Amino acid sequence: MQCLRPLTRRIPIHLRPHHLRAFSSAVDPAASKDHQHHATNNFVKIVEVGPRDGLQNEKRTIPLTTKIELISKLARTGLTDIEAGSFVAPKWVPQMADSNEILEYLLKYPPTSLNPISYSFLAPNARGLDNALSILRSNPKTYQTFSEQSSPYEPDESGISNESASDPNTAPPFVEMSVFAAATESFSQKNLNCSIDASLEKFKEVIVGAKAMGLRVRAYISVVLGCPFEGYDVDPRKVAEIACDLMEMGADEIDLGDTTGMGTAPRTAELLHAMQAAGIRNEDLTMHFHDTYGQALVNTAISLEHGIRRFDASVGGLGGCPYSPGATGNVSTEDIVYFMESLGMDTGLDLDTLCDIGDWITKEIGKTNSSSVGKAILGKRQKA
Ligand SMILES: CC(C)(COP(=O)([O-])OP(=O)([O-])OC[C@H]1O[C@@H](n2cnc3c(N)ncnc32)[C@H](O)[C@@H]1OP(=O)([O-])[O-])[C@@H](O)C(=O)NCCC(=O)NCCSC(=O)C[C@@](C)(O)CC(=O)[O-]
Repeated sequence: MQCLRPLTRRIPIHLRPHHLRAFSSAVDPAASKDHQHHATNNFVKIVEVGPRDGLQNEKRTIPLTTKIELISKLARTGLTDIEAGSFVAPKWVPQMADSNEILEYLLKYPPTSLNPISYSFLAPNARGLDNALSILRSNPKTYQTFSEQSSPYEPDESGISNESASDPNTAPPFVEMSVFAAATESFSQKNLNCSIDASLEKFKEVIVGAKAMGLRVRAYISVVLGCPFEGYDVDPRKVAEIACDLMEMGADEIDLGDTTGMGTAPRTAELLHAMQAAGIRNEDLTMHFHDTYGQALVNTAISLEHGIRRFDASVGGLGGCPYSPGATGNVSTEDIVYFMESLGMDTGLDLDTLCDIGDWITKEIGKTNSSSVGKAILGKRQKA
């Protein structure tokens, strides 16, 4: 299949690393947000997806107060990006039916945080986006958009931004929207009730509408390394083709989802090479590994080696996808932070507090804590 067309946002090859930082900040506001704390290339951004991906599949209704408490606790760990909910059809994913109340709460009472936080919400179609936008419109000046992002977030000539100029405790949060395509037709039908092409048409409306409001857009592609219905053989060139489509629609970031955890090291490397060959920059990619087969950290290492610096994770290893039978949670935030620290990488996150949160939320919703690091640190503390 011939799909790999050049992207308009390629990096000129004569640019050197310090130019690249300035370049990526100029085209990607989130990149400059990262530089508020870390201008080094050993910084790894962890996006916490526990409140959405982690909870969406829970059968027992989780009280709104618990969800808000989870987000508020996470906001105090150094995280800059938290996926907070999902504007999807409640009859499909009932657990996310209170996402409107979550967004409204976050705007009216932004949790105390160490950094300005960007809260993201899924929207599968214009209806989902409209629901989110109507809340934003009813609460003007309670959130920042990336297009109006002010100078404190912009790095200076050295690539380091002026941290003292902004007080994160008083800065309104950012809001982002996420769309979620699938790499196989079967998964698209199960998850979105339509073909890949039809889903892309709907996502275009979401992306264009969100960008018109100045919102940043993440674009997931699910089942990139294995589909519960079509097996391991997912074509990486098809993934790259969908990624190009989404970027050309205006998505700011492509989030590659190993929904089933079927990914292996060689196939992760093959996928990333296909993305590179399609002209998609590492800076535009996030990896989203589920740990069903215990390969999430192996695949994370492969991605790091390839140059990826942004990963999704969920505290306590919460999660699973309603349309991926048997899939377990995301790689846990505690495990990935410990792993990064062991490699000398910097996440800016407070591992001890994350362990407490993983312990608390798993008890709260009656689940086993599936973070190995969380359990080890809590056990060690108890012994001491
Ligand atoms: C896409 C649809 C809506 C199509 O669903 P549909 O049934 O084909 O759509 P429809 O347009 O015929 O609408 C059906 C009903 O839903 C309503 N509706 C329609 N849209 C909305 C909306 N936005 N918000 C609220 N309500 C909505 C609509 O009004 C109607 O209501 P009714 O007339 O029956 O009362 C549906 O399939 C859906 O919501 N799917 C959600 C799937 C989902 O959330 N999956 C989990 C997230 S993806 C994931 O977890 C993977 C990821 C991202 O984490 C990465 C990875 O691990 O790979």
